[in-house]
Amino acid sequence: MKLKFTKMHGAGNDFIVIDAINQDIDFTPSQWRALGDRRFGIGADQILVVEKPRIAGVDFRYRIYNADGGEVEQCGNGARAFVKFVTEKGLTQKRTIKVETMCGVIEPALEDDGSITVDMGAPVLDPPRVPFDASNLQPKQQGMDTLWPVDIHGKTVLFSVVSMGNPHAVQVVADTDAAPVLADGPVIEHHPRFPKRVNAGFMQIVERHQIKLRVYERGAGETLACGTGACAAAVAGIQRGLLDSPVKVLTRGGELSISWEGIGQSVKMTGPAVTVFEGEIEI
Ligand SMILES: N[C@H](CCC[C@H](N)C(=O)O)C(=O)O
Repeated sequence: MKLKFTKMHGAGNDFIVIDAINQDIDFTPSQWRALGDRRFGIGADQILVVEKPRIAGVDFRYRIYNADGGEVEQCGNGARAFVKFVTEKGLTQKRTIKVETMCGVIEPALEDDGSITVDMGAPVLDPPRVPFDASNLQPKQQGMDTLWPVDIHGKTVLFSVVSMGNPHAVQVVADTDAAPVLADGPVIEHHPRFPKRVNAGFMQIVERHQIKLRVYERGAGETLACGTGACAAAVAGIQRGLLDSPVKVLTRGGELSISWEGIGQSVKMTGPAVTVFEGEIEI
């Protein structure tokens, strides 16, 4: 079949976006992996599939597949690319869109300056719901946060564990450029205490309203930016008493702005979304 797609990115986190409303899409994980392959396929960190809504009062459903072919709960940068895609394609005239994801309904909105703000919902900090196996660990407290000591490559790393619908393990480092992201990232991603694997965030505190962040993503490796990772890092830093909202998150691919007013409140993320090219392939 001929597959039409749009190549996009949000702060360098890149996507293949597919209209599954006007195309009949039913691929296997290995087919998603093939599309995401940077040598033999189109290449992307994630594949976003736009579908008709399944529930009343919602405008769309969007499904997210990592480069490894696995379907996941949430993608922050992807939510912004999704909004740009459906408005550019004329699939909606709305500027605030209700979209169902695997972990619930979110409401991204297209701003007048072309940036996109997404209400990402409230973070979940309860370890079993991240999910994180905290059994037999002696946690430490920092501010309002609970830090979990986990052995990584023979050193004890103190993690904040946060779910934004998808799981995140956030640590504070002195210098993101020198952080062992590629060495430790895979070990953290696959650590047995994270039964659904995890996205590994490495956060450097620049000042109380600014961080630098690198994320080794579950199912994709290090990406130039991770939207849910930026949300999780900002929440962890605020909980630890190191940051104040709003937080400017400097990623290798661009800048995101995160605001959060505390437990039970939604995390709001604002950032760019860019269309790179339209394509069509035989699959
Ligand atoms: N790798 C993530 C999904 C994509 C998240 C990221 N690209 C974002 O912008 O939030 C996971 O497996 O949970």
